[in-house]
Amino acid sequence: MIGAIADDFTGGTDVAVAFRRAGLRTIVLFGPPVGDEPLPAHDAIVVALKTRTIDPDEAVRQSLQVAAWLRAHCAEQIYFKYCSTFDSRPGGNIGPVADALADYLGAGRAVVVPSSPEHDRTQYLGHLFVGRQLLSDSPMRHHPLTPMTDSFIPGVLGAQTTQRITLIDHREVRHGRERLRALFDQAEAEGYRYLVVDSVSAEDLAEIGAAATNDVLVTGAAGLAGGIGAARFARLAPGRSPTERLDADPVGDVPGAVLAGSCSARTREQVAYMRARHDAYFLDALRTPDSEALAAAALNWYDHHRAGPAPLVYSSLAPTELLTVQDALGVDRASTLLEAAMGRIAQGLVERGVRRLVVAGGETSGAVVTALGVRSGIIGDEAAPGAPWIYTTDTTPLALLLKSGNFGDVALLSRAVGGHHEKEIAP
Ligand SMILES: Nc1ncnc2c1ncn2[C@@H]1O[C@H](COP(=O)(O)OP(=O)(O)O)[C@@H](O)[C@H]1O
Ligand SMILES: O=C(O)[C@@H](O)C(=O)COP(=O)(O)O
Repeated sequence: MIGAIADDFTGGTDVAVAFRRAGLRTIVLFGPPVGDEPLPAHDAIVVALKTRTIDPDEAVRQSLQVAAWLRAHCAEQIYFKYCSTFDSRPGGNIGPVADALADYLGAGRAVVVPSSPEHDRTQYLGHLFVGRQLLSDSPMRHHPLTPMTDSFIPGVLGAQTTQRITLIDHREVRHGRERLRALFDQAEAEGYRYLVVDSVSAEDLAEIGAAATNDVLVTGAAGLAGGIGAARFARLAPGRSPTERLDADPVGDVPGAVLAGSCSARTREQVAYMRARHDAYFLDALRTPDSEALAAAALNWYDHHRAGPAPLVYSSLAPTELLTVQDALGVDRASTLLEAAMGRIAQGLVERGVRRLVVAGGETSGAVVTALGVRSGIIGDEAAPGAPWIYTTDTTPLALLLKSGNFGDVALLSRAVGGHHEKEIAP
């Protein structure tokens, strides 16, 4: 079986659904697993952590703890999942975590594949693109916690590790899996630990996945999981095609709400769409820089001032407004207090009977899922590519949609809590 360690919660669900789509029976766990409860039959376990922006030593500690747990649960391959935009801080965690996992697993090499063409992230000659833009020209340069100002992945990773890095560029990738496997062996023999591999299509990822299928450690965004998953499925069930059956929605038509803590460009469009059609409440951290007070005011609004069902609570801001808040409160204080407020609001909403929660943003999802005490879930249908419904298995049954900041069409948030609740808007 394959064990994946994701550095945030939306990333965890993104990689879980990629394995699932490839035909692997996949379980998703939130936070480092504790105990040894029996698990349903599976071919993949994804453990979602919240390590993307924490202190590197702590990120390494948690990742190693999970790797040991996964090895004890028979994972012969470990997949380190990070963001398709390689989100990390300058002294970032991707290098230290990959180094520690490679040492622990005795891996001589690991591929590094952030490209996820399904989400319009491609890598060519080592440069990561978001759609037609270089990563460093894309809205990711304004990310509140991990502004990405360099698109050259060997360089970004090089600032985070002392291990040797080589680029395997697209002119090689298009020769396919045999050529790639030979290049991987050669690079490892020459002392390169990390092989940053270009990819611009699902076909490239299938070749890279097949070439890396026996590597004890692989690293990438969810795109590579399609390639690795397909190679594994072909071994597990030769000649069969992946089943499309996913678990049915056990929650049904229940009260829902959206919590948006992402400031990403796509989330802001989704928030604008939703604000025009649903009741919405803005969490103003500048005016109330206190998580308990912010949460109490939002829940009071929910109880007494909201007119319709399926409301939105959001803190999303455009880059200039965001900078004003961050200048006044500090980047970490602002995000910590808003994440704490979102967690508390989620608890309050569930206490009030909400059973369908849509959360926009990876860090925000981590805060909400942790506050709700959710530890495990099964994967349902995808509401948008890479954003599946998760049905909790260990708490009050909840349907959770943990949406990466940049995923989904503009109507996604509104549709996810019931498009039929939309108000008429003036033409
Ligand atoms: N108005 C705001 N001011 C300051 N920080 C904010 C604001 N709104 C959200 N944030 C913080 O920005 C971060 C967004 O990250 P995340 O939830 O991972 O979204 P994304 O998926 O877009 O990366 C969170 O830590 C969140 O608390
Ligand atoms: O790889 C991706 O793009 C996502 O799976 C992911 O990690 C998104 O992170 P957030 O944008 O912080 O939600």
